[in-house]
Amino acid sequence: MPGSASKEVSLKAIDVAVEFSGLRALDGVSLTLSPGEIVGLIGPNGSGKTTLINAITGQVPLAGGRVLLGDRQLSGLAPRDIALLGLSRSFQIVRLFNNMTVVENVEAGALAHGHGLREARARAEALLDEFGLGARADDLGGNLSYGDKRRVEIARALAADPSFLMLDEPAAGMNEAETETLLHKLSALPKDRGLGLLIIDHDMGLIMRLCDRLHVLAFGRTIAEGKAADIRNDPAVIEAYLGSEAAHA
Ligand SMILES: Nc1ncnc2c1ncn2[C@@H]1O[C@H](COP(=O)(O)OP(=O)(O)OP(=O)(O)O)[C@@H](O)[C@H]1O
Repeated sequence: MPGSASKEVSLKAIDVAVEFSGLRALDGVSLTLSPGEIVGLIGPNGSGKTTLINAITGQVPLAGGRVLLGDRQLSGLAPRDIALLGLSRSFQIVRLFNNMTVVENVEAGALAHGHGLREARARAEALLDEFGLGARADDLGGNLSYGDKRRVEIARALAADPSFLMLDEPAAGMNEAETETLLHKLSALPKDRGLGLLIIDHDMGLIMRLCDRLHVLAFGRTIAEGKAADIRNDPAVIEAYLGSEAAHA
């Protein structure tokens, strides 16, 4: 239903646990995302970042805890119903319809949210212009560069007019200039659209410049949260990253 998303309430993951075959991928993680803010979700590989987005958006079941939108319980709802309540996301591995045009891909986001055809097309075209992709509107999704596919995915997520947008490594595979353009685009979203943005990325330069707050995971648990400047010097965070680099050396 268009306009169902309320832009005043917060999204809260409370004490969330997720298990895969008895293995705890998340253990007691609590995170609040409010409209108008950008929160960075960081941590070494395998620390549970994508799993937390999956848990919030209903893609994986919770083994404990709950997710609330205002006072409405999201845990247990199907991903589609959670999306209809105003939560949009992008995926770490881009999921575009390769045989549909770029504008149709973005339109799909608006149609899925209940907008009529004409309104969906208008939204899609406006978003493509906004993301500098207007000239590619009639190209097939599969023919785009990797960076352009990522931007189309963000535009498609925005076509649903979400209250909360969760982006999983949006800058992965982008060059420096593309990342810089994306940074400016993303930093304007919360103010322009009143949405809360949760962003996972391994590009610490991007994360530090973009985010109001950071939430740091390691081995499925929260090890730090707070302002970027404080997190950067947090001994637990430094150790988690150095430890993971040593493990991958
Ligand atoms: N569907 C699944 N089935 C089994 N194990 C899974 C599944 N999804 C994630 N895991 C495991 O859960 C843990 C957390 O994975 P997750 O992908 O959330 O980490 P991440 O922090 O997003 O990592 P990366 O930075 O590498 O993307 C890892 O040990 C991973 O192997």
